[in-house]
Amino acid sequence: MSCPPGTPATLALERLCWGDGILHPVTLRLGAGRVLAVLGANGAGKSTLLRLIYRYNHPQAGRVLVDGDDIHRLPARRVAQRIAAVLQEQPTDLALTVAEIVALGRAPHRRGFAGPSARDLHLVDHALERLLLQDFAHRAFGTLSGGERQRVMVARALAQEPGLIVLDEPTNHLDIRHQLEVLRLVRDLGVTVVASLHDLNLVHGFADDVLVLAEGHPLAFGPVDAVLTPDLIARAFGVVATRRGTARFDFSLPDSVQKEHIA
Ligand SMILES: Nc1ncnc2c1ncn2[C@@H]1O[C@H](COP(=O)(O)OP(=O)(O)OP(=O)(O)O)[C@@H](O)[C@H]1O
Repeated sequence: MSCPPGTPATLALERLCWGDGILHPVTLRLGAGRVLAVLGANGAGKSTLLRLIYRYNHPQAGRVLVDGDDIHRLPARRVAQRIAAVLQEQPTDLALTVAEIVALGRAPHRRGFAGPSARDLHLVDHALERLLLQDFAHRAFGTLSGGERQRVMVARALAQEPGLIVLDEPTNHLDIRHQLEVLRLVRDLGVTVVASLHDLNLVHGFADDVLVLAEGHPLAFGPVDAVLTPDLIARAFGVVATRRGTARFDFSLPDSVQKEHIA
């Protein structure tokens, strides 16, 4: 795990399980730079799986290998240098500014009690800029809207320079424009990504691969088009899926998106 910061990581899950039948063994391999969407109905086990990958929970059995190393046997700091997590719920009572939250992403890379380096400051500014948050830099985090807070947490993950970024429902709270923006940004980072998503229509154009869970069991894993069939969707979600309905819209960003229009 001694790769330069930001180098895309490989991920392997080996018969990974948790809880008393909450997550049944999951085995998969994800190449460096691949984007994986984790799908499934409410309670299917998506967040449970992600918590094991970003080392919040310890597996009941099985292993999570990042760059070939079992992350549950490594020091937390080394793992934090390679894996960033963007979670569904963010605390709103933090008495920190947006810039201070984003700067927390640099903590795993700092030595001892040293203050931020010029590079740390540059990376924080860069992350604020990428998420169009410059105007919010000195605002208290708790005063932001849900969508603005979500973008701050993505900026913090970006400043962390991870090789693997894990996102639990990253489009939660975001309007359609910001959903597309955040997914495109995450995809364009060039690192390995694991993200749980609820909107199946957002998977195309974002993910390379999907893992579908149902009641804690892995139903299917593989490239998006091969896996996301109407039959599979019916089994995972209990709905009838048709490829196109008359009431369906396809959304994409205009070619000429100007950054100043996004914030
Ligand atoms: N610590 C825990 N103790 C007991 N049960 C748990 C625990 N954590 C999760 N569960 C249960 O495991 C199941 C899977 O939960 P999980 O949060 O992983 O689902 P999810 O797919 O992320 O759901 P959602 O889409 O609703 O967020 C649920 O039935 C949940 O109640």
